[in-house]
Amino acid sequence: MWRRFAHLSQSISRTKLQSLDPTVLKLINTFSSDAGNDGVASSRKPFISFVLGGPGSGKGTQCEKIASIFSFAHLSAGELLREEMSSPSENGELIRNVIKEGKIVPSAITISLIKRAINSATSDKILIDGFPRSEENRIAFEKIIGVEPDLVIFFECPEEEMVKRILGRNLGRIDDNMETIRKRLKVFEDLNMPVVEHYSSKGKVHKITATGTVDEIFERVRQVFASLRPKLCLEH
Ligand SMILES: Nc1ncnc2c1ncn2[C@@H]1O[C@H](COP(=O)(O)OP(=O)(O)O)[C@@H](O)[C@H]1O
Ligand SMILES: O=c1ccn([C@@H]2O[C@H](COP(=O)(O)OP(=O)(O)O)[C@@H](O)[C@H]2O)c(=O)[nH]1
Ligand SMILES: [Mg+2]
Repeated sequence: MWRRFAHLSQSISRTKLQSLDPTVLKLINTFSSDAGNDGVASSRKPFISFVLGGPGSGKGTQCEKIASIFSFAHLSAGELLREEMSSPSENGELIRNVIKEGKIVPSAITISLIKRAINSATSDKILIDGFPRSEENRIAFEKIIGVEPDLVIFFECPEEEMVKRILGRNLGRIDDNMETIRKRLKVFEDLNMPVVEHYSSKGKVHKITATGTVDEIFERVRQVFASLRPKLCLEH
Protein backbone atom coordinates (compact mmCIF):
# COMPACT_ATOMS: atom_id res chain seq x y z
CA MET A 1 0.00 0.00 0.00
CA TRP A 2 1.70 3.17 -1.25
CA ARG A 3 5.02 2.26 0.35
CA ARG A 4 6.33 5.80 0.38
CA PHE A 5 3.61 6.78 2.85
CA ALA A 6 3.89 3.73 5.02
CA HIS A 7 5.96 5.61 7.59
CA LEU A 8 2.98 7.84 8.32
CA SER A 9 1.09 5.00 9.85
CA GLN A 10 3.97 4.57 12.27
CA SER A 11 3.48 8.08 13.57
CA ILE A 12 0.14 7.31 15.20
CA SER A 13 0.85 7.14 18.91
CA ARG A 14 0.31 3.95 20.87
CA THR A 15 -2.17 5.74 23.12
CA LYS A 16 -4.32 6.68 20.13
CA LEU A 17 -4.10 3.15 18.77
CA GLN A 18 -5.32 1.78 22.06
CA SER A 19 -8.46 3.92 21.74
CA LEU A 20 -9.45 2.22 18.47
CA ASP A 21 -12.02 -0.52 18.59
CA PRO A 22 -10.85 -4.13 18.28
CA THR A 23 -12.33 -4.64 14.80
CA VAL A 24 -10.33 -1.69 13.49
CA LEU A 25 -7.17 -2.98 15.12
CA LYS A 26 -7.75 -6.35 13.44
CA LEU A 27 -8.16 -4.60 10.08
CA ILE A 28 -4.96 -2.60 10.65
CA ASN A 29 -3.02 -5.76 11.45
CA THR A 30 -4.36 -7.45 8.33
CA PHE A 31 -3.38 -4.53 6.11
CA SER A 32 -0.02 -3.81 7.69
CA SER A 33 1.07 -7.42 7.39
CA ASP A 34 0.63 -7.33 3.63
CA ALA A 35 1.37 -3.65 2.96
CA GLY A 36 2.33 -3.18 -0.67
CA ASN A 37 0.54 -6.34 -1.67
CA ASP A 38 -3.10 -5.71 -0.90
CA GLY A 39 -4.53 -4.92 -4.28
CA VAL A 40 -3.58 -1.22 -4.41
CA ALA A 41 -0.96 -0.72 -7.11
CA SER A 42 2.05 0.47 -5.10
CA SER A 43 3.14 2.90 -7.84
CA ARG A 44 -0.07 4.90 -7.44
CA LYS A 45 0.11 7.95 -5.27
CA PRO A 46 -3.40 9.29 -5.05
CA PHE A 47 -4.10 12.93 -4.28
CA ILE A 48 -6.72 12.76 -1.56
CA SER A 49 -9.06 15.54 -0.55
CA PHE A 50 -11.51 15.10 2.31
CA VAL A 51 -14.68 17.13 1.89
CA LEU A 52 -16.31 17.94 5.23
CA GLY A 53 -19.25 20.01 6.43
CA GLY A 54 -22.48 19.56 8.32
CA PRO A 55 -25.43 17.58 6.98
CA GLY A 56 -26.97 19.58 4.13
CA SER A 57 -24.01 21.95 3.80
CA GLY A 58 -23.70 21.02 0.10
CA LYS A 59 -20.82 18.53 0.10
CA GLY A 60 -22.37 16.20 -2.46
CA THR A 61 -23.52 19.02 -4.75
CA GLN A 62 -20.11 20.69 -4.80
CA CYS A 63 -18.20 17.40 -5.11
CA GLU A 64 -20.08 16.59 -8.31
CA LYS A 65 -18.93 19.87 -9.80
CA ILE A 66 -15.32 19.48 -8.62
CA ALA A 67 -15.29 15.95 -10.03
CA SER A 68 -16.51 17.06 -13.42
CA ILE A 69 -14.36 20.21 -13.77
CA PHE A 70 -11.13 18.93 -12.19
CA SER A 71 -11.39 15.21 -13.10
CA PHE A 72 -11.58 13.90 -9.57
CA ALA A 73 -13.20 10.62 -8.58
CA HIS A 74 -16.03 11.40 -6.14
CA LEU A 75 -16.41 8.87 -3.34
CA SER A 76 -19.27 9.66 -0.98
CA ALA A 77 -18.93 7.68 2.24
CA GLY A 78 -22.67 8.05 2.88
CA GLU A 79 -23.50 6.73 -0.62
CA LEU A 80 -21.14 3.78 -0.19
CA LEU A 81 -22.85 2.95 3.10
CA ARG A 82 -26.34 3.29 1.58
CA GLU A 83 -25.35 0.96 -1.28
CA GLU A 84 -24.00 -1.54 1.21
CA MET A 85 -27.18 -1.18 3.29
CA SER A 86 -29.34 -2.00 0.28
CA SER A 87 -27.24 -4.95 -0.84
CA PRO A 88 -27.56 -8.39 0.74
CA SER A 89 -24.62 -7.57 3.02
CA GLU A 90 -24.10 -8.96 6.51
CA ASN A 91 -23.71 -5.38 7.73
CA GLY A 92 -26.86 -4.03 6.05
CA GLU A 93 -29.05 -4.05 9.13
CA LEU A 94 -26.37 -2.51 11.36
CA ILE A 95 -25.72 0.30 8.84
CA ARG A 96 -29.45 1.02 8.52
CA ASN A 97 -29.87 1.31 12.31
CA VAL A 98 -26.84 3.58 12.71
CA ILE A 99 -27.87 5.89 9.85
CA LYS A 100 -31.45 6.07 11.12
CA GLU A 101 -30.09 7.16 14.52
CA GLY A 102 -27.75 9.72 12.93
CA LYS A 103 -24.77 8.00 14.53
CA ILE A 104 -21.45 6.90 12.97
CA VAL A 105 -20.95 3.49 11.38
CA PRO A 106 -17.94 1.57 12.78
CA SER A 107 -14.71 2.69 11.08
CA ALA A 108 -13.78 -0.81 9.93
CA ILE A 109 -16.90 -1.04 7.75
CA THR A 110 -16.67 2.44 6.21
CA ILE A 111 -12.94 2.25 5.59
CA SER A 112 -13.14 -1.10 3.85
CA LEU A 113 -15.79 0.36 1.49
CA ILE A 114 -13.68 3.48 0.87
CA LYS A 115 -10.59 1.39 0.26
CA ARG A 116 -12.40 -0.75 -2.31
CA ALA A 117 -13.70 2.40 -4.02
CA ILE A 118 -10.23 3.98 -4.14
CA ASN A 119 -8.89 0.80 -5.70
CA SER A 120 -11.46 0.86 -8.46
CA ALA A 121 -11.41 4.64 -9.02
CA THR A 122 -10.50 5.71 -12.54
CA SER A 123 -8.72 8.86 -11.35
CA ASP A 124 -5.83 9.15 -8.91
CA LYS A 125 -7.31 12.44 -7.71
CA ILE A 126 -9.88 11.46 -5.13
CA LEU A 127 -12.57 13.37 -3.23
CA ILE A 128 -13.75 11.61 -0.10
CA ASP A 129 -17.09 13.22 0.71
CA GLY A 130 -18.43 13.07 4.27
CA PHE A 131 -15.57 11.17 5.88
CA PRO A 132 -13.87 11.11 8.41
CA ARG A 133 -16.83 11.80 10.68
CA SER A 134 -14.92 11.52 13.96
CA GLU A 135 -11.39 11.50 15.32
CA GLU A 136 -11.70 7.72 15.64
CA ASN A 137 -12.58 7.51 11.91
CA ARG A 138 -9.64 9.76 11.05
CA ILE A 139 -7.06 7.86 13.09
CA ALA A 140 -8.28 4.53 11.74
CA PHE A 141 -8.13 5.80 8.13
CA GLU A 142 -4.61 7.16 8.52
CA LYS A 143 -3.47 3.94 10.11
CA ILE A 144 -5.18 1.51 7.74
CA ILE A 145 -4.73 3.37 4.46
CA GLY A 146 -1.35 4.77 5.51
CA VAL A 147 -1.86 8.30 4.17
CA GLU A 148 -3.11 11.66 5.31
CA PRO A 149 -5.25 13.81 3.04
CA ASP A 150 -3.40 16.32 0.89
CA LEU A 151 -6.24 18.77 1.37
CA VAL A 152 -9.40 19.22 3.42
CA ILE A 153 -12.35 21.29 2.20
CA PHE A 154 -14.71 22.42 4.94
CA PHE A 155 -18.11 23.85 4.08
CA GLU A 156 -19.27 26.24 6.77
CA CYS A 157 -23.02 26.71 6.79
CA PRO A 158 -25.54 27.96 9.39
CA GLU A 159 -27.67 25.21 10.94
CA GLU A 160 -31.01 26.70 9.84
CA GLU A 161 -29.83 26.70 6.21
CA MET A 162 -28.65 23.09 6.48
CA VAL A 163 -31.99 22.02 7.95
CA LYS A 164 -33.93 23.83 5.23
CA ARG A 165 -31.85 22.16 2.50
CA ILE A 166 -32.16 18.66 3.98
CA LEU A 167 -35.91 18.98 4.39
CA GLY A 168 -36.11 19.99 0.72
CA ARG A 169 -33.82 17.19 -0.51
CA ASN A 170 -36.63 14.73 -1.26
CA LEU A 171 -34.51 11.65 -1.88
CA GLY A 172 -36.53 9.50 0.51
CA ARG A 173 -33.56 9.02 2.84
CA ILE A 174 -34.36 7.40 6.19
CA ASP A 175 -32.31 10.09 7.98
CA ASP A 176 -33.80 13.18 6.29
CA ASN A 177 -36.42 13.82 8.98
CA MET A 178 -36.37 16.41 11.77
CA GLU A 179 -35.76 13.91 14.57
CA THR A 180 -32.68 12.39 12.91
CA ILE A 181 -31.47 15.76 11.62
CA ARG A 182 -31.26 17.06 15.21
CA LYS A 183 -29.12 14.06 16.16
CA ARG A 184 -26.90 14.44 13.07
CA LEU A 185 -26.28 18.11 13.86
CA LYS A 186 -25.17 17.22 17.38
CA VAL A 187 -22.91 14.40 16.14
CA PHE A 188 -21.44 16.83 13.62
CA GLU A 189 -20.59 19.42 16.32
CA ASP A 190 -19.36 16.92 18.89
CA LEU A 191 -17.46 14.43 16.73
CA ASN A 192 -16.82 15.87 13.26
CA MET A 193 -15.66 19.37 14.19
CA PRO A 194 -12.65 18.00 16.12
CA VAL A 195 -11.49 16.45 12.80
CA VAL A 196 -11.73 19.85 11.11
CA GLU A 197 -9.80 21.37 14.02
CA HIS A 198 -7.12 18.69 13.82
CA TYR A 199 -6.47 19.32 10.13
CA SER A 200 -6.74 23.11 10.62
CA SER A 201 -3.86 22.89 13.05
CA LYS A 202 -1.88 21.14 10.30
CA GLY A 203 -2.70 23.91 7.79
CA LYS A 204 -4.67 21.56 5.52
CA VAL A 205 -8.14 23.07 5.76
CA HIS A 206 -9.71 25.38 3.19
CA LYS A 207 -12.82 26.83 4.79
CA ILE A 208 -15.53 27.72 2.29
CA THR A 209 -18.54 29.87 3.15
CA ALA A 210 -21.34 27.56 2.03
CA THR A 211 -24.15 30.08 1.71
CA GLY A 212 -25.39 31.60 -1.53
CA THR A 213 -26.20 29.85 -4.76
CA VAL A 214 -24.55 26.61 -5.85
CA ASP A 215 -22.60 28.54 -8.48
CA GLU A 216 -21.46 31.22 -6.05
CA ILE A 217 -20.16 28.56 -3.68
CA PHE A 218 -18.51 26.66 -6.50
CA GLU A 219 -16.65 29.80 -7.54
CA ARG A 220 -15.02 29.81 -4.06
CA VAL A 221 -14.25 26.11 -4.36
CA ARG A 222 -12.94 26.47 -7.91
CA GLN A 223 -10.34 28.98 -6.75
CA VAL A 224 -8.93 26.48 -4.26
CA PHE A 225 -8.60 23.72 -6.84
CA ALA A 226 -7.37 26.08 -9.56
CA SER A 227 -4.56 27.20 -7.25
CA LEU A 228 -3.53 23.54 -6.93
CA ARG A 229 -3.48 22.97 -10.65
CA PRO A 230 0.31 23.21 -11.11
CA LYS A 231 0.84 20.70 -8.30
CA LEU A 232 -1.86 18.38 -9.63
CA CYS A 233 -0.55 18.59 -13.20
CA LEU A 234 3.02 17.97 -12.16
CA GLU A 235 2.31 15.03 -9.95
CA HIS A 236 -0.81 13.49 -11.47
N1 LIG B 1 -26.18 26.50 -2.38
C1 LIG B 1 -27.33 25.83 -2.27
N2 LIG B 1 -28.48 26.48 -2.15
C2 LIG B 1 -29.66 25.82 -2.02
N3 LIG B 1 -29.77 24.48 -2.01
C3 LIG B 1 -28.63 23.77 -2.13
C4 LIG B 1 -27.35 24.39 -2.26
N4 LIG B 1 -26.41 23.43 -2.35
C5 LIG B 1 -27.06 22.26 -2.28
N5 LIG B 1 -28.37 22.44 -2.16
C6 LIG B 1 -29.43 21.44 -2.01
O1 LIG B 1 -29.44 21.11 -0.61
C7 LIG B 1 -29.59 19.72 -0.42
C8 LIG B 1 -28.38 19.19 0.36
O2 LIG B 1 -27.24 19.27 -0.49
P1 LIG B 1 -26.17 18.10 -0.52
O3 LIG B 1 -25.20 18.43 -1.59
O4 LIG B 1 -26.87 16.79 -0.59
O5 LIG B 1 -25.49 18.32 0.92
P2 LIG B 1 -24.67 17.32 1.83
O6 LIG B 1 -24.05 16.29 0.95
O7 LIG B 1 -23.65 18.18 2.54
O8 LIG B 1 -25.67 16.76 2.79
C9 LIG B 1 -29.77 19.10 -1.81
O9 LIG B 1 -31.14 18.97 -2.09
C10 LIG B 1 -29.11 20.13 -2.75
O10 LIG B 1 -29.71 20.13 -4.02
O1 LIG C 1 -18.20 8.11 7.06
C1 LIG C 1 -19.43 8.07 7.26
C2 LIG C 1 -20.35 8.71 6.42
C3 LIG C 1 -21.69 8.62 6.72
N1 LIG C 1 -22.10 7.91 7.79
C4 LIG C 1 -23.53 7.76 8.09
O2 LIG C 1 -24.31 8.06 6.96
C5 LIG C 1 -25.17 9.16 7.22
C6 LIG C 1 -25.38 9.98 5.97
O3 LIG C 1 -24.12 10.46 5.53
P1 LIG C 1 -24.00 11.42 4.28
O4 LIG C 1 -22.60 11.90 4.18
O5 LIG C 1 -24.61 10.76 3.09
O6 LIG C 1 -24.97 12.60 4.74
P2 LIG C 1 -24.89 14.13 4.37
O7 LIG C 1 -23.99 14.80 5.37
O8 LIG C 1 -24.34 14.22 2.99
O9 LIG C 1 -26.30 14.61 4.48
C7 LIG C 1 -24.52 9.88 8.38
O10 LIG C 1 -25.41 10.68 9.13
C8 LIG C 1 -23.97 8.71 9.18
O11 LIG C 1 -25.01 8.07 9.93
C9 LIG C 1 -21.20 7.30 8.62
O12 LIG C 1 -21.58 6.68 9.60
N2 LIG C 1 -19.88 7.38 8.32
MG1 LIG D 1 -24.07 14.19 1.03
